[in-house]
Order: sequence, then structure tokens, then C-alpha cells
Amino acid sequence: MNFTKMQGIGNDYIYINCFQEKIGNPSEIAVKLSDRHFGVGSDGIILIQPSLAADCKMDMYNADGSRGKMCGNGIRCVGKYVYERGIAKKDILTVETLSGVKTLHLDLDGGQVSAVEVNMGKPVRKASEVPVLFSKDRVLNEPVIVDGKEYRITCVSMGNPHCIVFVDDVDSIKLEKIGPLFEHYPMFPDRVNTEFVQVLGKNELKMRVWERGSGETLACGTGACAAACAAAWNQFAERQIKIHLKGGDLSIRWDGNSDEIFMKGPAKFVFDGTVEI
Ligand SMILES: N[C@@H](CCC[C@H](N)C(=O)O)C(=O)O
Repeated sequence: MNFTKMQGIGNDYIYINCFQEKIGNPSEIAVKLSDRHFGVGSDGIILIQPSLAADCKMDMYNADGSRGKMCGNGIRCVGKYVYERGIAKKDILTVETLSGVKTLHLDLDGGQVSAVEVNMGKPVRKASEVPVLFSKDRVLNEPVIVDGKEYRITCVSMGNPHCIVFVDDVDSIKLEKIGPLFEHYPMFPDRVNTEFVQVLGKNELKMRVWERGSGETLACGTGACAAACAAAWNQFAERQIKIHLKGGDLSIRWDGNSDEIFMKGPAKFVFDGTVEI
């Protein structure tokens, strides 16, 4: 099978062009290829497929084989792939995802895509949409006890579920230990992506993420949007925010009129390859 490895600020996935390849067992392939010792090595796989509703469709699987409904860093890479590999030579693209059709604006530089802005849609702040078992309709800065310590959580759905935890110092968080405890916390029946966020200023956040199904990743696009929303919602920050993640920076803008969140950042090819599956 032919594949292309790509990354968006270090959140790396294996992209499979399903205009050409047919795969019947994506979950198994995600587990096999994502393995960093016995496979290609990635945070998961993303299938680029034909769509009746948009220029293409994206179907993503985490490294453990579970399916994600949306992937912010992945969708920017899909935009670059679709444009540069000639599937749709348009600087405004639409991509169908399990959480709806998203519109992408490509920045072009000498025929190459240098950055992509994605309309990520409206954040959903209802607890039932995350989904989270909580007596309140909205989970805003609520206390929870994890591993004997109190954390304050805010829950946001960006098509996929996020639990945002504001902390004083993200670097001191023992993510390998605390990440899985949040992911499997009984309050989240579908597991959850957890973002630990430090407020650096009204327009600047620093974030580390433990992703459902992939563990610590260098960045999470939907997580960055959820963190921006949670920060504004808690009045810790304004609606235009730069977020520093381990793998690089994302610019997030939450439009006050439309309630839509726009995420902008880079997308890069790493290499093309062929693998036996
Ligand atoms: N890395 C992604 C999100 C991938 C899916 C997530 N782990 C889930 O299961 O919801 C991003 O950049 O948004």
C-alpha cells in the first residue's frame, strides 16, 4: 500500500489516498502502522476519500485504532495533500468529516501550500455533547478529584470531546501519569482528549495535550480550539489567541458574530512510502 507521512506542528499521521487505494480494515491498519518500532510510526492514520458533499472526505483513526470524528492538524494536511497532489486545485477547499463539512482557505507560495486556515465550526459547550456524566448542563471550571488532587475542568466539544484543565505551569505536569487517568475517568463514557493549559496573557496560551487513543502528542488542533474557547469562556483570555504547543504554534480566532472558530497553522509533507499490510 502506498502512503504519505505528513505532520502539522508535529502531530503526525499516515495519509492514505483512497482515490487510489482500497482498505477494508482501517482500525487494524492504524494500530499496525502507527507503531513507532514495528510500523511506520505516527499518531494515527487518515484516509482521504472521494465525497459527494465536498472536495474530499477525511476519515481518521487514532494510534489505538479508535475512530476520531475530527482532527484539526490532520485536516490542514489533507488540504495541502489535496491541492498539491492535484485532487482539487482550489485555494478554497471543502472537506467532509464525521463532524460535518469544513471549509479551508489555503495560503499559496510558489504553487505550494504554506499555511491553512480552517473554519472549525461552532464549539459545543453542553455537557451532554462532550459526552460527560455531570449533573450540570455545562461543565465550566468545575472541580474534579483525579489521583487525589483537585483539578478544575471545562468541557468543550469541537466535534470530538475535550476536557480543558487550566494550570499554573504546564511543564511540571506529569502527563504520562495523569493523562491516562483523565482519558479513562469514569465521568467520560467515551473517553476524552485532555488539554493542560497555562495562560500566558490575554492573547497567548501554552498547552500540552493527552489525546484519546494516541497518548501525548506534540499538538492537537481541535484541542487548541477547545482551549481557546474555554479560556475566553472563563474570561482568562480574549477571542484571538496564539497557542504554543510542543510542536509549534497555532493561531485561533473565535468570531463573536458567527460563533465559529478559525484555526490557522502549517502543514508539511514528511515522506512517501510503500508498506506491506
Ligand atoms: N490530533 C487531533 C485530534 C485527533 C482525534 C482525537 N484523538 C479524538 O479521538 O477525538 C487534532 O489535531 O485535532
